[in-house]
Amino acid sequence: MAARAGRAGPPATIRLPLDRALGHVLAEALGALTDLPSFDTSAMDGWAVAGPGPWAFETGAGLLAGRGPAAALPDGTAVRIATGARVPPDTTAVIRSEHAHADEDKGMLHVRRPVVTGQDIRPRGQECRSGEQLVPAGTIVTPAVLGLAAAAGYDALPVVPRPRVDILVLGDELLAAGLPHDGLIRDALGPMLGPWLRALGAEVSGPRRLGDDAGALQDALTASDADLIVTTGGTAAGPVDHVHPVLDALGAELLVDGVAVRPGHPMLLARLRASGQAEGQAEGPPEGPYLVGLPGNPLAAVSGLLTLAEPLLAGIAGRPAQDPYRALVHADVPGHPHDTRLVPVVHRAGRAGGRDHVAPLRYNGPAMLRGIAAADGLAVVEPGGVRSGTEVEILDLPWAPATPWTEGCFT
Ligand SMILES: Nc1nc2c(c(=O)[nH]1)N[C@H]1C(S)=C(S)[C@@H](COP(=O)(O)OP(=O)(O)OC[C@H]3O[C@@H](n4cnc5c(N)ncnc54)[C@H](O)[C@@H]3O)O[C@H]1N2
Ligand code: MOO
Repeated sequence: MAARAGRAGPPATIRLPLDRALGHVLAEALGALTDLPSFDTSAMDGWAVAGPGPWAFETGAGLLAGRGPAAALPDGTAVRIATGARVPPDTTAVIRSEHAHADEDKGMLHVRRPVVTGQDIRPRGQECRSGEQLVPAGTIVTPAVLGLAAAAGYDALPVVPRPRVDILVLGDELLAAGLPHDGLIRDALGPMLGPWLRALGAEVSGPRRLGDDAGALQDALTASDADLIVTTGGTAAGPVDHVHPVLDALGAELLVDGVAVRPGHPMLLARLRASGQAEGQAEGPPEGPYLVGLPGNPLAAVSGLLTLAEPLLAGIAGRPAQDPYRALVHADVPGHPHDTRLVPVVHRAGRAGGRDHVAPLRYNGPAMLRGIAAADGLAVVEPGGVRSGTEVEILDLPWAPATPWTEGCFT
């Protein structure tokens, strides 16, 4: 549902210079703007030769990378050549310097092994022809894609703009610094959500801490021009849980109002009215920012982040949906009677012929972050639980796995 909502509008396209395009999604396929290589190139330092040897050469003369075209090589002659230099017309092979003997006195080049026509020449167009598709639309621009694009002649890339996300942290009990005291606790979600959403490709503003103030929340939602607003806390029905009443007052459409998952069951997805679409003034469904309401319990918030915010952002940014993958779980994992559980797990390589698997981590309560901080992903545990040796679906975390310090966290 979240992925479909994100894909509902046509993705916009902007052109960004290479040094600003990293992490964006390609809005169009990249076709080569040139043949690669764009000329017949020497693959080695050595000699360009024409015809069978031995070959006559001129002492001192040589071809270097970065120079213009050389004159054609007459049959029976050789010229020194550097790796990356243009191979002169009529060259039949390149001989590596260590495989040749140059008799400088006589100006003759001899070879110590058979020469195969075309050896150590990278022919023009070996990697691609001009116009050939190199990278499909929807690809994430990685450092390697940037390198390929530069090699193929690009100065700028057509990309989907990063989705813009505003983060609003709700709760009067939250401290931005220092130790917990007098019933006040540290805000664990503000510091976590910005970097996490950036790792998902978003441009993030905030977090803004609004306390438990319905008016401030309503003002912030009305003023936002983001693609997505992420709120934390206030999703339940407690005395100061303002998210539902404020969404109602703003005429927002609730697309997801609670999910049968633990932790995280009060998570919600809504769409606000656009600024020119105040309630009653315009017909039709809301067209303003999306809102993902994350529950206040920190691991419950992670659950909503992975299952609502991540697919929604992927849809807005034009990223293809991740293929779900499954892994064997080592250990019985208890389930909730009727809801799905998300449980932090780490990947483990199979030892002594055993298969690779995941192991569940302790400290997986809704208010705890100790398990997820050590985890590689969240295992999706069906209602009723799973037995050791069962395959479970894994929701990945958007950073590199494998930390050596999970000891003590295993169940
Ligand atoms: N009567 C019921 N009460 C609750 C239910 C329920 O089904 N019936 N569900 C519980 C579950 S599960 C969750 S999760 C929470 C969700 O509540 P809210 O989204 O309204 O969150 P808050 O009440 O504001 O906070 C819950 C909890 O999390 C702490 N918190 C909040 N924000 C942060 C933060 N930024 N960093 C760290 N900790 C945070 C807050 O202090 C509370 O302890 O509702 C249950 N109640
Ligand atoms: O499901 Mo709550 O969302 O347990 O923490």
